Amino acid sequence: MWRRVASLSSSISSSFLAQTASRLNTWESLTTGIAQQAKGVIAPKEKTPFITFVLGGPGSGKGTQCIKIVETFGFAHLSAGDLLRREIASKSADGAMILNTIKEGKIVPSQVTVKLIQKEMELSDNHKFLIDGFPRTEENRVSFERIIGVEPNVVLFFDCPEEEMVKRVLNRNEGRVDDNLETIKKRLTVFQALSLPVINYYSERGKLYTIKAIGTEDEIFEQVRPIFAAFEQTVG
Ligand SMILES: Nc1ncnc2c1ncn2[C@@H]1O[C@H](COP(=O)(O)OP(=O)(O)O)[C@@H](O)[C@H]1O
Ligand SMILES: Nc1ccn([C@H]2C[C@H](O)[C@@H](COP(=O)(O)OP(=O)(O)O)O2)c(=O)n1
Ligand SMILES: [Mg+2]
Repeated sequence: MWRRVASLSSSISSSFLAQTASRLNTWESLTTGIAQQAKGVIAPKEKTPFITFVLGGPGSGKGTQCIKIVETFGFAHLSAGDLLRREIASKSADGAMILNTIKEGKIVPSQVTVKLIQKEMELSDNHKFLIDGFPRTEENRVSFERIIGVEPNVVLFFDCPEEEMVKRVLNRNEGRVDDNLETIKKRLTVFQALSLPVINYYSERGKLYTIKAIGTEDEIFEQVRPIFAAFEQTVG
């Protein structure tokens, strides 16, 4: 039985009106894009967003499988980690805090991450989203629902033994500050304590699809393919 932790009290303090406006803005741009269409910024969106959260420990293969899902089913791949690393590279106001947080194997404050995801969703001309590596905490989950105003349609969980995750991360060779033995150990502790309860939450709501993330990339994708094939007719 997965250990539960007291759900993180949300550190988000923003007025109800501001949040409602944020959600209406996101929903409007996700579904109709009337304002943007008027400005000629993006094409109108007639389709209801289809949101998949892609979860699993560090090195479980989330990013690798997202590439295959994009190639096969035409989703937009939003990697929370990549968005955060882009903030670091841009030397934005939050960049230094994000870098230190990632180096420590900890989780960045949800308001920061959710706003980055929200902006990407609003700018995308796709209605099908893979949100990779998110939510990693109860606070992430609650903040997404509060700010974006929708719940996921599907939650994937790539279930991988810890020793395999460590081996893969140490061989990843992407020059990441968090791909070292000391940090991966901290990240695995965070995953157990804070991320598994979120996975459990979606399991209890019947939205979770658990994939055994051992074997070749193609073997693993053959577990993923039927999940999205089943939705293709309705999602488009
Ligand atoms: N099935 C697999 N078998 C072996 N190595 C894998 C497999 N899937 C991914 N990898 C490799 O493991 C590392 C971590 O994969 P990645 O997709 O980045 O995982 P995550 O996004 O969950 O951290 C990468 O170097 C990737 O090429
Ligand atoms: N929802 C998220 C996602 C990632 N982060 C931070 C903390 C994570 O260890 C790093 C890297 O995330 P990323 O998903 O790229 O990591 P892996 O691909 O699982 O190795 O970013 C976060 O704070 N909140
Ligand atoms: Mg990844």
